Amino acid sequence: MIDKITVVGAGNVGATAAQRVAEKELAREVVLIDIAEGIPQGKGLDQWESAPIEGFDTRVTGSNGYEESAGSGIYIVTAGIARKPGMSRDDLLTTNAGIVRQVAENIARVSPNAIIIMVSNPLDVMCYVAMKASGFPRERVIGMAGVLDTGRYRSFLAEAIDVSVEDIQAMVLGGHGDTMVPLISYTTVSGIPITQLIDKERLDAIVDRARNGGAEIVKYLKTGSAYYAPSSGAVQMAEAIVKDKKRILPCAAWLQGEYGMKDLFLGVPCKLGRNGLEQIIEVELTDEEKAALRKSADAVLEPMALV
Ligand SMILES: NC(=O)c1ccc[n+]([C@@H]2O[C@H](COP(=O)([O-])OP(=O)(O)OC[C@H]3O[C@@H](n4cnc5c(N)ncnc54)[C@H](O)[C@@H]3O)[C@@H](O)[C@H]2O)c1
Ligand SMILES: O=C(O)C[C@H](O)C(=O)O
Repeated sequence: MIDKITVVGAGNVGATAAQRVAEKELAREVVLIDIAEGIPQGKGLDQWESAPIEGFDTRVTGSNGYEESAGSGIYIVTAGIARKPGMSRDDLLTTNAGIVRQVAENIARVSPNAIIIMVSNPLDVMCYVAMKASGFPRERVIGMAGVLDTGRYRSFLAEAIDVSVEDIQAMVLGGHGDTMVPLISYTTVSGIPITQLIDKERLDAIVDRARNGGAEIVKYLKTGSAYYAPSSGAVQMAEAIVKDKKRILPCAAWLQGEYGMKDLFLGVPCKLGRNGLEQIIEVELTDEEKAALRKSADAVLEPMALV
């Protein structure tokens, strides 16, 4: 347990993440920050009132300012607008870049040693905006998307072959967009290559569904996007850091030569521990996977040039 974790943005993803952090007792205190007056205070108080029933001692509070969050070890940043049907994540770029820039400056001001877990979309570019605005090193700005994309891929596979989700090991790399790269060569069920358990046609359909998993939820919800699985993804990353677990998770990291690429955030296998991003693991890729990762990088670089 650490002293304080702050969640910026008390909307769907942020409020759910705060509740999950509290229920897991990852910090003594959780601070929810939002610009909407009364919302973080009301949601924070409501969550704290669930503490005696759920049995956690993490104190949850809400605020419209950053002072109360000073000294937080981790900030989960979910501030910004979410897409609606017919929109792409990149349509959120200009609005969310302005929001994330201001959020990151405030974080750096009150908690210069914090680790930022970015969630706001378009994810890979928002990580870049946060790193620039905070001045933090790459070890302390990490994006959540790969855990979610992999969670979708794993859940669809578990359903298709009727096994426990816990026994599916997989990794989805690349940018958080339609060009994400599920690594079939590293997908196993308790060590058994996935290709031995499902035919190519069904596997291709699952890969495609995982790639479009965000849009599938938007189509159902209509007024916004997914938040239960996204908040789980962000909190799994926070837990790996708080407990210094050295977990290997697919996260957006600032590449400096890894995978032959430089100066962009992209989803790659990352070791997370108390220092944040502790290592980027470079796995061998097939020529097809390399080409797909390159294409995914191009899809990140294009909007990145606009901020
Ligand atoms: N990386 C991922 O995999 C992933 C998954 C789900 C959602 N998202 C993204 O996360 C973001 C939030 O999604 P949501 O569903 O929670 O949206 P939401 O609309 O429910 O909540 C967003 C909150 O941000 C707040 N906000 C706006 N400007 C702010 C500012 N300057 N400072 C503090 N708070 C501010 C709003 O008041 C609102 O409460 C979106 O950009 C969405 O696309 C990313
Ligand atoms: O799809 C979205 O806009 C939200 C998020 O990125 C997701 O994948 O659920």
